[in-house]
Amino acid sequence: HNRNQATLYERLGGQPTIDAVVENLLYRIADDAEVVVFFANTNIDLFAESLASQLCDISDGPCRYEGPPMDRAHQHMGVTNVHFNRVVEHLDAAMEEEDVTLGARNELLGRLAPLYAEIMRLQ
Ligand code: HEM
Repeated sequence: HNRNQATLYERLGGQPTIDAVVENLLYRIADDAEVVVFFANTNIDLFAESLASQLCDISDGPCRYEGPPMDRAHQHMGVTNVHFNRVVEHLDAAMEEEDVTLGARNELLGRLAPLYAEIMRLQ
């Protein structure tokens, strides 16, 4: 079979790796005082489930993200580009620690980058 036809979801390692990455990311967020404050009133289990389904969906996996659009999900939080970059850095570090390849990491981050404008829209 042709490796070039593997979906990003497959190259990430499928759902087990995505779930491990989300879990890893949660610990990094919990350890980051500037970011964790945003999650003070968040149900972390629901957030983790929702983010995992979004990462599965956006990487062409067998899931459909059914949560709110990114602008509504983050509205009036006071998120800045600094916070955005921090979360992206944590996500990249989480993927690296879960042994996601550099190519798959960069491709996922590239697919998330356009969400920046949406997340900032209602700040
Ligand atoms: C690439 C960047 C990001 C992605 C892909 C992303 C994705 C998501 C997703 C999928 C949800 C769940 C929505 C739901 O089901 O209700 C969510 C919620 C949330 N995000 Fe983000 N997010 C990003 C950046 C950020 C940043 C930079 C912050 C703040 C530092 C942040 C803070 C939050 C908080 C606090 C919630 C929970 C809101 C609630 O409790 O309802 N996110 N995000």
